[in-house]
Amino acid sequence: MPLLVFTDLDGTLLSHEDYDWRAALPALTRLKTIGAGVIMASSKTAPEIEVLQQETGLSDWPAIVENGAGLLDKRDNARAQHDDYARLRAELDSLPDALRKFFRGFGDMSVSQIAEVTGLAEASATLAARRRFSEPGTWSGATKELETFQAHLKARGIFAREGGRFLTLSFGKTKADQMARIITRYTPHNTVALGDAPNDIEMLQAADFGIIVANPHRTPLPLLKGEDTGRVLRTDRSGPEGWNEAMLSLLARLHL
Ligand SMILES: O=C(O)[C@@H](COP(=O)(O)O)O[C@H]1O[C@H](CO)[C@@H](O)[C@H](O)[C@H]1O
Repeated sequence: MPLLVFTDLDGTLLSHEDYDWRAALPALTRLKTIGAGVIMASSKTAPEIEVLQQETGLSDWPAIVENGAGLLDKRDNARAQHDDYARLRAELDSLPDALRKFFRGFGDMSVSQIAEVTGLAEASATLAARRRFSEPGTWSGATKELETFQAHLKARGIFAREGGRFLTLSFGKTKADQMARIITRYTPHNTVALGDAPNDIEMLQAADFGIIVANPHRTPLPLLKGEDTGRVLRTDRSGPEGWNEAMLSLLARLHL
């Protein structure tokens, strides 16, 4: 295995506006030709990612789901993974109302409301609602209250991570934790990670090469370790256009 690519989805491989990935097709095709693997790593659910894997022809690979709290892996019995969602929701509901009221999770919304806040079609929103390990949502309070909310969550073993659009709560694992397990299995010669949001930072730092995909809809990521040496790069263009350009030029640089 020459190369294993770990990629975030929303705002990275998928356009922030319309969730389209087709601008990345030339680079995806090239990766297939050289025998490289592409692992999707997102806060999306396994049923959502399965659909995207089929569309992009990446169904043979495992995927990191629900922000690293779960793994989609045909070789593994996914049912063996312990579901945390009911416990997560119960802990959330045990918070003081003065804080709880500011967080509106997918579990507090109907499918139509999820479609409305995400811009997904209803069928896709139904799959986004099928959660097993994590709860994304919106925060409508001030930053100071958010810090108190996070401290209360932390005392319950829950971490809040910011993705392309939402704040996602889960019991701790990151995308990079699952990435390490997958690397051990495939022993690639090189690894690349691509992402646009804070929940991608560990992955961008753990890979041999990190690509920060520009996302004009959110605050840019802080300067990461390795940006000064060229190990971590930033794209000019956003979403799949940036993905495609940066991946093709990295492959040329690696003579692949
Ligand atoms: O957390 C988020 O901002 C997004 C995207 O997460 P990633 O950037 O792909 O890790 O994920 C949530 O919203 C998506 C729709 O915008 C849903 O498809 C996901 O299920 C949900 O976790």
